[in-house]
Amino acid sequence: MAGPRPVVLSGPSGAGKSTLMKRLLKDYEGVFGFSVSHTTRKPRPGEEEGKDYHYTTREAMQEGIDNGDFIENAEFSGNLYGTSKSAIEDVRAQNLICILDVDIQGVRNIKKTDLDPIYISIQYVLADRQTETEESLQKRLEAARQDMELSKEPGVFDVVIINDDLDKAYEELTAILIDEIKKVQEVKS
Ligand SMILES: Nc1ncnc2c1ncn2[C@@H]1O[C@H](COP(=O)(O)OP(=O)(O)OP(=O)(O)O)[C@@H](O)[C@H]1O
Ligand SMILES: Nc1nc2c(ncn2[C@@H]2O[C@H](COP(=O)(O)O)[C@@H](O)[C@H]2O)c(=O)[nH]1
Repeated sequence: MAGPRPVVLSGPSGAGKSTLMKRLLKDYEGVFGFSVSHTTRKPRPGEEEGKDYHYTTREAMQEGIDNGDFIENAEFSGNLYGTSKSAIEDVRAQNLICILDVDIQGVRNIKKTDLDPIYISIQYVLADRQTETEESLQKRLEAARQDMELSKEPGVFDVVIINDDLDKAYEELTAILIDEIKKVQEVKS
């Protein structure tokens, strides 16, 4: 595919992926664009349809998956999540670096496509997100344990960033992406 290389951010739930990504989108306006995923989970307070996710039903999403509308999809913590082809095309049509926020299953499935992104794992330090139920939190903790193990496997990620200090993690992230950022800025200047 033509254009700047996309970026896949992965890592356990609550590791800080959205926080780091929102900072990138704000600091480098006109450089990055977010691939808005579909999900069957309910919106959290403050989340917006079309900005954070496309919120949908399991039936509608399954139909889209069956139609081949998604480049990857996964079941996570009792809900479906997926990246539609159009979510990526929308960003790439603007010649922006497409950022995808996906779980480890998404990473594995994207590796089977021709997307060729930079794979970055964000690892943490679990923050207590007040919006999760006890059951959801337990499922997310189990997924996090598996994610941490898989992120250590050689060749899965290009880089693993430990987000124990937000500013330091953000500096590491921008340092990894600076060549791609410059390419987009040069084309636009
Ligand atoms: N380095 C850090 N130190 C302390 N708190 C942090 C740090 N990074 C992020 N946080 C906080 O941790 C919480 C979870 O972060 P965030 O929503 O970015 O995680 P996430 O990886 O995107 O989670 P999910 O994949 O479930 O959407 C937020 O409240 C955020 O403000
Ligand atoms: N495989 C995919 N995983 C996705 C996608 N969008 C988000 N995610 C991952 O789901 C969990 C939970 O997210 P949350 O917003 O409910 O906390 C997290 O690991 C995300 O990275 C997707 O399109 N495909």
